[in-house]
Amino acid sequence: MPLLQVDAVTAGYGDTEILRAVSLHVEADEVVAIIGPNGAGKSTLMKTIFGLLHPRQGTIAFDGHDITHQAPHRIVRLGMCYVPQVANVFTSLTVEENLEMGAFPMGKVDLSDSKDRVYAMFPKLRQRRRQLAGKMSGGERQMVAMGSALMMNPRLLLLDEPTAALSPKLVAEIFERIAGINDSGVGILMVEQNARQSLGMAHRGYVLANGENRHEGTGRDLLEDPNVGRLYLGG
Ligand SMILES: Nc1ncnc2c1ncn2[C@@H]1O[C@H](COP(=O)(O)OP(=O)(O)OP(=O)(O)O)[C@@H](O)[C@H]1O
Repeated sequence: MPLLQVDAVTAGYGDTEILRAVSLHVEADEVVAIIGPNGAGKSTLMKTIFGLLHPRQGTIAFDGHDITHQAPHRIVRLGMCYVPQVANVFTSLTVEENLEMGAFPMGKVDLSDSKDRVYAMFPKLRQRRRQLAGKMSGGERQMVAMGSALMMNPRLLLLDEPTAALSPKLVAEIFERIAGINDSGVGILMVEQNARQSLGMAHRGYVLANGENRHEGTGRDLLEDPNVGRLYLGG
């Protein structure tokens, strides 16, 4: 059984249907990328998986649990964390306070081991631990956001455009970090605008367009598919 199984999910806002019978899965050790044009429903899909939006039809299962109608605070406890595209750090808190907020659902427990684990993955954050997150660069903030999510020691991390608005050098660094997180045993489901690079590092990928599944395959298959290239990768 896959770690995450999304089956024929239909969801939207108010009367507006955005996702139509979308299905995907993520195995425990995988990096899976979702690409597609603006407005395709990629962020909506992430929000629906994380319980911020409830499907009208279809089912979502995580680690053997039916989470179709679960609330985010329960989903977090099952081992899934979500890093949204915007507003993903507390700008008026320090780096270390952000990490502590990431572990908030655990209650009053000793966080030193969790912090050490996150700082080992992001040594820069240890150096900057007393700095306000709001004073950090875009790439550093993204590391704070991912680090905070990792404080819960999740089995699956949902990342919504982790490389948005970053320079090419930082994009490469964030993808390296994501690969490192995956090597440590965390499954990754990410939405990405940097489609070629994300498919280049992902085990598998999905193309979502107009709220529907269009293509799926290994990262390499999608990169080599002329239809995917022409329509979704800029030729
Ligand atoms: N809170 C909301 N209320 C109503 N409609 C929304 C809401 N959020 C998003 N939408 C609409 O849902 C559609 C899909 O948006 P979504 O953000 O999921 O797409 P996306 O594929 O992530 O796009 P992008 O790549 O531009 O971030 C869009 O038409 C958008 O206007």
